[in-house]
Amino acid sequence: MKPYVISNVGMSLDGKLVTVGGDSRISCEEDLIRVHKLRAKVDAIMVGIGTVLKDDPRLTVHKIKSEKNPIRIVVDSSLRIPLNARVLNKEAKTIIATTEKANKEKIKALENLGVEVIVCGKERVDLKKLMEILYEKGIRSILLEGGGTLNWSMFKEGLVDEVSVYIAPMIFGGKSVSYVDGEGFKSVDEAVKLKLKNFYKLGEGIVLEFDVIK
Ligand SMILES: NC(=O)C1=CN([C@@H]2O[C@H](COP(=O)(O)OP(=O)(O)OC[C@H]3O[C@@H](n4cnc5c(N)ncnc54)[C@H](OP(=O)(O)O)[C@@H]3O)[C@@H](O)[C@H]2O)C=CC1
Ligand SMILES: Nc1nc(O)c(N)c(N[C@@H]2O[C@H](COP(=O)(O)O)[C@@H](O)[C@H]2O)n1
Repeated sequence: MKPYVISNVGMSLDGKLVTVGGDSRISCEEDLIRVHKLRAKVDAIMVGIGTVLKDDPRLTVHKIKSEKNPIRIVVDSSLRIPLNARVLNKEAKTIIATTEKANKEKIKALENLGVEVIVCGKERVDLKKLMEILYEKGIRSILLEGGGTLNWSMFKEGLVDEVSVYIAPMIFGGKSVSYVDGEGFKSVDEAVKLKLKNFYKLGEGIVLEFDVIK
């Protein structure tokens, strides 16, 4: 058994999560409120270490009033996370998923900060196993908030159930992080197939919601 996973991003019309200059301020205020309503509904929010190192996110519900903050999950094979990262603050519980190659002293240091460290995989975090462990811990729903590298692995492993994206009326161009990166599928037959279930205008952009066809 695994948690229900919703993939969310704010992207440009050309599918980018960030400009070549590293600017990821894509969502309008209305969309950020939509995202925070989603955050308030789920048990956990998950990101890759690339996103933590670039954005130093809080990953809490801070745009709307909410009784609780979801658990924060960071996927980080070699514990590159800085000990002063905002995602490690006391505003919510944090789980770091790492691998057997992680430094034992760093694991201790994180545990001393109250962070739960899950060792799961040899070289890279074993996402299928991680989902099973999270389910066993009572986590039933996860909002996957990127970036493009983690999104690829989650889609490739068949771990995403729903897609909810905001497309801003902007074109970034260039080679930067896109919604789903990784090595990509070679043929259309292999592609992840989606069923459109809802779409609506939000601010100057559009929200698209899909179920992943399994
Ligand atoms: N506009 C938007 O909505 C969003 C934008 N972003 C942007 O995306 C960028 C970050 O994206 P990106 O660089 O792709 O980084 P990710 O956040 O996707 O993190 C990827 C890293 O996670 C670690 N990892 C561990 N195990 C796995 C696994 N099984 N599969 C995949 N990754 C794994 C790897 O690092 P290691 O091997 O060291 O563990 C990998 O490099 C930032 O610029 C951020 O601003 C991010 C989220 C949303
Ligand atoms: N939905 C969405 N739209 C954008 O334009 C974004 N740049 C992001 N980024 C994600 O949100 C995280 C920041 O969260 P906090 O406000 O610090 O809680 C960031 O790290 C990305 O995961 N998302």
